[in-house]
Amino acid sequence: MTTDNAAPHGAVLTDTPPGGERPLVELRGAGKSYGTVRALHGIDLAVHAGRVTCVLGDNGAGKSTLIKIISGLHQHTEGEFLVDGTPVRFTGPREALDRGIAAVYQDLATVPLMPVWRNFFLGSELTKGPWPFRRLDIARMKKTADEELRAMGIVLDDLEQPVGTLSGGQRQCVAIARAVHFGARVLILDEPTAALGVKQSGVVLKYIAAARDRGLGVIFITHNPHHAYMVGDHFSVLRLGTLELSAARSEVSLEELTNHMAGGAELAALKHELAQVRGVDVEELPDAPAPGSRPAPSEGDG
Ligand SMILES: Nc1ncnc2c1ncn2[C@@H]1O[C@H](COP(=O)(O)OP(=O)(O)OP(=O)(O)O)[C@@H](O)[C@H]1O
Repeated sequence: MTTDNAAPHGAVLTDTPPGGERPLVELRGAGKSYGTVRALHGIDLAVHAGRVTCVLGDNGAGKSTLIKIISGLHQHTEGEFLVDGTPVRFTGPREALDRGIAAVYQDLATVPLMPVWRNFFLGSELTKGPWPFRRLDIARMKKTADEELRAMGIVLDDLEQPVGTLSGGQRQCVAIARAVHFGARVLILDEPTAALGVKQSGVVLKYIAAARDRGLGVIFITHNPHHAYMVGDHFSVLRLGTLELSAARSEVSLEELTNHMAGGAELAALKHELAQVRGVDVEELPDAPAPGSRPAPSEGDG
């Protein structure tokens, strides 16, 4: 693999998709409750081909719930979820995959002792020969894996090496190339840089940009505003299950994005603490008064 750590964002970005094109995936006022727990509420999100939509948020903000809805693991309980402009309600990840929506999770489903090429085709092996003599088409799998990885700019020295010997960043890149090969149009990346050092994160960000440049709509889930800003076209910050910020790149600076994240984390932690002390649900707490606003008059005020 190249360890070239060049800036991942080579292309000049524009904020509005060309020709007002229809989003691949869209949420309109979508939400999800688990019993009485309202994990997500009133979310608007649009994912366009050839663009990276970053979803940021602290622990418990609702990021996992959001990607579970889009990847077909859970169903939304409010609002609308549309794919190619049509409302959908997936009953499982297979249905999402059939519509070209693929999720790459942090704990990648790979077999560490198997070679890279074998992992690339895991569960979708190529075979050859007539039944009952059908057997694995090893040569074609190796060649295809090599071509797909190269097309994404990923150069590994040896596809025979066990996937367990690759770095975390390299494994993420192989998973991205695999999803692209198997027809993903929308790629959901769940905190792909969370466990990585600076250099490996740079490599993964570079391949996120490569997936975008191949025309995929990428949903990049992250805690890290710096990583988001390196590749993002749009930023959605979640806080306690609601959309705290939704802004195109031209509308928000890295500093503002970082402040949103930092402020959000602090406020969320305080609210959780307060809710615990009072023994109430976080949503039952009143919003904090705006800075400089007058306190509400108490009884007896004259
Ligand atoms: N299966 C579930 N049953 C009940 N509550 C849930 C369930 N899954 C999530 N929640 C609640 O929904 C809220 C949002 O959780 P979610 O996991 O989506 O957040 P997150 O942003 O992904 O957090 P993290 O970064 O910690 O994974 C939390 O309050 C969580 O406790």
